[in-house]
Amino acid sequence: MAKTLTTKEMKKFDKFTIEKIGIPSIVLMERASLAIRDIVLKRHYDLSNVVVVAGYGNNGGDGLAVARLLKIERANVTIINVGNSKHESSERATQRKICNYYKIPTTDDLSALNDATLIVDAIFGVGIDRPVAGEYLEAIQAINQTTATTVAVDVPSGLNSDTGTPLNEAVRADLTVAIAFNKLGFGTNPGKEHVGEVVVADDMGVYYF
Ligand SMILES: NC(=O)C1=CN([C@@H]2O[C@H](COP(=O)(O)OP(=O)(O)OC[C@H]3O[C@@H](n4cnc5c(N)ncnc54)[C@H](O)[C@@H]3O)[C@@H](O)[C@H]2O)[C@@H](O)CC1
Ligand SMILES: [K+]
Repeated sequence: MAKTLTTKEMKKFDKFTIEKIGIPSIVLMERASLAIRDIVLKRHYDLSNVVVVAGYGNNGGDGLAVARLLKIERANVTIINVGNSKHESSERATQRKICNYYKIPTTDDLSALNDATLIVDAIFGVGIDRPVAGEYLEAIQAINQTTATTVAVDVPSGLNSDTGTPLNEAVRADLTVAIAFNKLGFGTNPGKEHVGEVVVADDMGVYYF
């Protein structure tokens, strides 16, 4: 059975895996994204209009890698960027360059969500540390207003993964693919209402301490 961790433990674990074991962050990102792709394909979701909503951290990097992997599977994919590009993580920048090569359309217009058949929520993962506001809040609200199936990458954006409490507002996902470990807050109320079904992608080639 998958282990359940707090955010602090998760961050410590990621640091250990990257710095001590030496598995590069971008490799972990690829493995996480391959796992998400496989889960999405297995579910036979309608991939005629996949919209990946991506922040500028590594959760967004996961989202961009999923966008590319689904595009390779001949899905129609659009990326909506949310946030400040000046804060882009280096792994996310790598994924952006690859997505450009694959000519995946990119926008910051939330109306691209209107006809989505599947939404991949990759705005925030375990890095969220304060209440959501402004364009982040608008994006989360826009996702929740659609009827499209929503798959959250690692954590429904806006959710405190330790307590399961929304930091102002959080995505209500149909499926959450928790990366490497389950999160403590996913079993709480109201956490359960936000995560939907939880699948743990734990075949990450990482070390269990
Ligand atoms: N190498 C790694 O560490 C791995 C990370 N992974 C992914 O990376 C995620 C964590 O990535 P990050 O640590 O980059 O963090 P996130 O991508 O969750 O968040 C990005 C940044 O947003 C900022 N932020 C926090 N709350 C905010 C708010 N309310 N409004 C505006 N900005 C806010 C913070 O500076 C935070 O670092 C995981 O959830 C997972 O999806 C996976 O790719 C596996 C490997
Ligand atoms: K997310």
